Amino acid sequence: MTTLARLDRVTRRFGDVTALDDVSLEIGAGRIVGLLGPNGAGKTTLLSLLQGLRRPSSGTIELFGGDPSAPSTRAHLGCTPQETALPATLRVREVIEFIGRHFDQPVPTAELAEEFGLTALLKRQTGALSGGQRRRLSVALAFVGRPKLVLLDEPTTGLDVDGRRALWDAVRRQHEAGATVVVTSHYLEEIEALAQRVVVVDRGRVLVDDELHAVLDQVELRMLRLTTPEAQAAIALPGVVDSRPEADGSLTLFARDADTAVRELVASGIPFRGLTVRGASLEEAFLTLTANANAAIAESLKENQA
Ligand SMILES: Nc1ncnc2c1ncn2[C@@H]1O[C@H](COP(=O)(O)OP(=O)(O)OP(=O)(O)O)[C@@H](O)[C@H]1O
Repeated sequence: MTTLARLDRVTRRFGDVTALDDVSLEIGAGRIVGLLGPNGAGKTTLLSLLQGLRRPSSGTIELFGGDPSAPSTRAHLGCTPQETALPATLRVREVIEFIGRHFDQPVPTAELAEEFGLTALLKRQTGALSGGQRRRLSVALAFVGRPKLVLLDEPTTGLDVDGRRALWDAVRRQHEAGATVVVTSHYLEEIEALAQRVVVVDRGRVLVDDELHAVLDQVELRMLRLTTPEAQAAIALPGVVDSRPEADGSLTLFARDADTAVRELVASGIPFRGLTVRGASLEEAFLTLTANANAAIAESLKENQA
């Protein structure tokens, strides 16, 4: 597989803040890579380095085998930033054509509009578009120049369910037609819908880098909710990987194997009532694992410093 972009031991600092901390990553042609992480994880910084908008404090970055800040390299890159300021008085058609003129072989406007559900809006001024329509246009613009690699920074933030699905469908069609995409998101659901490979970033570090199915296997947790006067003993049971006190005084335990956890609970003799078991949403499971991974990192840092 051809490598389109490569980060090798990249660190980026902003004053005292380390936004990216020793990150190595390769983006292979033809994939959709999901960059998943909470606010401030370093996702946007990573994209800005790939775009050549910023330089790493240390480490190296290659884009299409060259320097990301060279204009000839960037001509093959398409981007949708988190917020796009579209000129409010220009019509959708005019904006698409304006951006298209920067490229040798732009996608014809009608074709692009059809792909992103913008055909009926071509004559509309961008200032009169809804949030979802504006976002669809912003993402469509990343594809105008037939880029080798597309970077989408939280493409569906603020969209309703239908808007989100329409955009995902459009991105998937572009991918089927050969596009390589890096998409950032806070939402595992979004990454699950789009990506084949998932890179989980938190506090500037890559916590997980694997195929989607492998990550989903890792985060498949069950939740046992119960009320008990012996919460600490319940939390310490074998197989319980995390816990959360609930507002109503009950306790939620996270476990990979609910059957074993229930057997352990009963065998322990810990008094409990109102037991319910359900699957953790991927979001909940992901947060649990991220927190655990961070605790492990903090622990190993402490050990290294000792
Ligand atoms: N120009 C800057 N000056 C100072 N600090 C910055 C700058 N850009 C980013 N940071 C800091 O670097 C860290 C990573 O920020 P970044 O925007 O890359 O995160 P993110 O994962 O994209 O977050 P979000 O999901 O909220 O967009 C944060 O602590 C942020 O405050």
